[in-house]
Amino acid sequence: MKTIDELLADGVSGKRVFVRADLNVPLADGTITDDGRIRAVVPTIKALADAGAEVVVASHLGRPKGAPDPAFSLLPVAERLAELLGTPVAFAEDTVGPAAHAAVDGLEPGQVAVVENLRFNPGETSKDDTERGEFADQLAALADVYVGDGFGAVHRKHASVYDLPARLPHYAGYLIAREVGVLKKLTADVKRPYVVVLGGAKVSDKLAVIDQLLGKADRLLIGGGMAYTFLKAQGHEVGISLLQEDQIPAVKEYMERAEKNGVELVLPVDVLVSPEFPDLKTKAPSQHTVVDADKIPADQEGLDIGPKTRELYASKLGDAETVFWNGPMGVFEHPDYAEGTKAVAQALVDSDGFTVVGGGDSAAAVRTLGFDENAFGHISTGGGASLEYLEGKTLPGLAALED
Ligand SMILES: Nc1ncnc2c1ncn2[C@@H]1O[C@H](COP(=O)(O)OP(=O)(O)OP(=O)(O)O)[C@@H](O)[C@H]1O
Ligand SMILES: O=C(O)[C@H](O)COP(=O)(O)O
Repeated sequence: MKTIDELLADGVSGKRVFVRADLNVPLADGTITDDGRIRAVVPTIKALADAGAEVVVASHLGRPKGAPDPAFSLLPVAERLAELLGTPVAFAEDTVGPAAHAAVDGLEPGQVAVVENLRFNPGETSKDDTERGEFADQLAALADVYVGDGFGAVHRKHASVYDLPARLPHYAGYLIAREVGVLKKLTADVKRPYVVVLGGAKVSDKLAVIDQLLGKADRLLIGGGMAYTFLKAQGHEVGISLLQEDQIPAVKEYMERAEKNGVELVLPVDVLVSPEFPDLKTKAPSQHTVVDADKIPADQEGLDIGPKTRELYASKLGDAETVFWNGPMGVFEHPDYAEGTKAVAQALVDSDGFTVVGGGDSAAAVRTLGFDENAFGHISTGGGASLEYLEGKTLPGLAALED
């Protein structure tokens, strides 16, 4: 994999460089609540701009359905990037086509433009190679060189991640190089006990990862939206909690295999439940109760792990030599449901082992809940991406950067 240092050594002055970043940041009402993923790619953008490149930055944001949706515009991200760079950043109201060309054609060496959300175009995420390829051709027309630095999206076989680098000379940016360098340590000689904590809301994506982790980790702690499919597979009522019904047979098999392989699979023993999802905008107090995990009322939703589980998980993390954590334990964006995530973060801070936190929201949670980033071994910008890397999978966005 060629890195950006080689590109800089060859000279980029006057060249137009397409940087595929992962600027998928959490937003509340159009305001960025955590800019970690933007800050993470600044060194790459700055190095290119300082060397005289015309820098075109592209990313997805959220999961719009292949058409423009103002709720997912990258404009606030472009504005924040300009603040972080301390220079103006042009913004193209389209990802490709005349508006994008007008913005990038107006760039002088050392200047930066952000193009609109890649996922406003159906070609970006299409499963059809031809449709993706056609969109990649349009993206390729915007630049001379490609720099991949969107680590959080390298597990996606999307046009800007996988097809575009095949069409341009391509290099890995600083963030990808750093992420891969750290995560490699968790695939080779990992120090044991190796504990993996999984939570969050992207349940269908991440359940599959457990299959592989059962052969690698010594202990798996399950929380967040992920937990309810396990509780249901054990035959418990989960009310209106997040549930991946079609995965129940797979989850049953994971539980059997964990027992056979001597992997400790730990589930919540109590949870916080509420009849309705809390208001994340006003953060108004939300009616909730603590119930045992096998007594979730049929009309209520599990939104955080309970106090007994917080203690249990902290004790299961106490002797860990290596910890990987992806996915908040509850709806941490609301103060009533942040305690589980705080408890796990605190256990990692207290740990003497090597601790890695991965994921857009997980990293944001640690920062917004007031933890010091330096108290963790590594905070990865990738959630799904780092999990799939740890599985040992070939990731499309990394494979595409190889020669
Ligand atoms: N019990 C729950 N019910 C519903 N949502 C939950 C629950 N627990 C956590 N969440 C939500 O999960 C979201 C984060 O999940 P997600 O899987 O996206 O993690 P992540 O760290 O961002 O990883 P990635 O980078 O792969 O997206 C948060 O917005 C949080 O509110
Ligand atoms: O947040 C993430 O994990 C990445 O930005 C990828 O987003 P996605 O899961 O919507 O593809």
